[in-house]
Amino acid sequence: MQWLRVPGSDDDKRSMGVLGVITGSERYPGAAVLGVEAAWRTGIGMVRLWAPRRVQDLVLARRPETVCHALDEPADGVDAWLLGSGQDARERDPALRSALLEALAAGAPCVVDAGALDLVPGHAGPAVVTPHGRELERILEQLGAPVEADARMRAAAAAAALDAVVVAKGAATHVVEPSGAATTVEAATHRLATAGTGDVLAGMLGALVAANPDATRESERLASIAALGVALHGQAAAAAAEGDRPIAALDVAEHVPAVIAARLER
Ligand SMILES: NC(=O)C1=CN([C@@H]2O[C@H](COP(=O)(O)OP(=O)(O)OC[C@H]3O[C@@H](n4cnc5c(N)ncnc54)[C@H](OP(=O)(O)O)[C@@H]3O)[C@@H](O)[C@H]2O)[C@@H](O)CC1
Ligand SMILES: Nc1ncnc2c1ncn2[C@@H]1O[C@H](COP(=O)(O)OP(=O)(O)O)[C@@H](O)[C@H]1O
Repeated sequence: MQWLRVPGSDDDKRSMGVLGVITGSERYPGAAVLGVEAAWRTGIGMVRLWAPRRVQDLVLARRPETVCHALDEPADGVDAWLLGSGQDARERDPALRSALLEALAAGAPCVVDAGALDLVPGHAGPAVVTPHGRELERILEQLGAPVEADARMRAAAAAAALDAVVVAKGAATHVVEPSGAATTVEAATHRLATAGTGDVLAGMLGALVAANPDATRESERLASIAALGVALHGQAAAAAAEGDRPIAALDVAEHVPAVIAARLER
């Protein structure tokens, strides 16, 4: 299955992809836990987290295999970045701002969510941005672009202006390239409408991008990776919610490995 890497005898933790993560904050530490958990569950060689101490501690309690750094430690040695989940741009301190800007300017592919969306215009490498409806409106307002009535057209306007793949989230998620080419993924269950599932999606996308960094240089392939991540996320949620049971965001992450295994068997 394209984009789902399976390690072979020549692989090691670095060749399988290293994801750098700058997510979470004192206010929203859980978003970092959700994204890191989802990244590991999607199949990745290594996850490295740059975050305040409290965020590190909570992530390590859930996933001790994560390599943690203080926000002011040098940010390098990664294949891709996951930025912004669990952060609020209005409360961002200078250490966080400079870590995010450094990651965006480094040229590695970036998945940008929530509290880092306002910094996307500074990106140097390939970028996937993951706004929900209100965040997409805010991006267009910040860019001075008209806010179209149709969600897919809004996503296309943002993708063109930002030169990024836009994943416009909702019950139907539109994955749109800067050219305007779009794929729509209908969620496999509406049980996804619960807090933190977007943080899980961002972690999954980060892992898929870090495992396939060369492919991200072409928008069409980057969008294909993003659309796969959205589909897997929906399928994992449907598996977690089997029988229409209520789910929480971590349940989605926990069902990702089985969904990937089923895809690989096809
Ligand atoms: N456990 C954790 O750590 C969690 C951490 N999280 C982190 O919290 C941070 C803020 O997240 P957030 O954007 O959801 O902010 P929140 O203040 O609720 O709304 C701000 C504005 O947006 C709107 N709005 C919201 N959702 C919308 C939608 N789908 N579609 C359309 N509009 C929507 C809403 O409008 P309203 O619906 O209230 O009119 C309001 O005006 C972010 O960093 C995230 O990663 C969360 O992931 C939860 C779990
Ligand atoms: N009614 C719905 N049906 C299906 N999926 C939904 C629905 N509402 C939201 N989602 C999905 O749930 C996730 C919510 O992400 P987001 O709005 O960023 O929430 P959070 O910030 O709490 O993680 C997205 O993947 C979105 O596509």
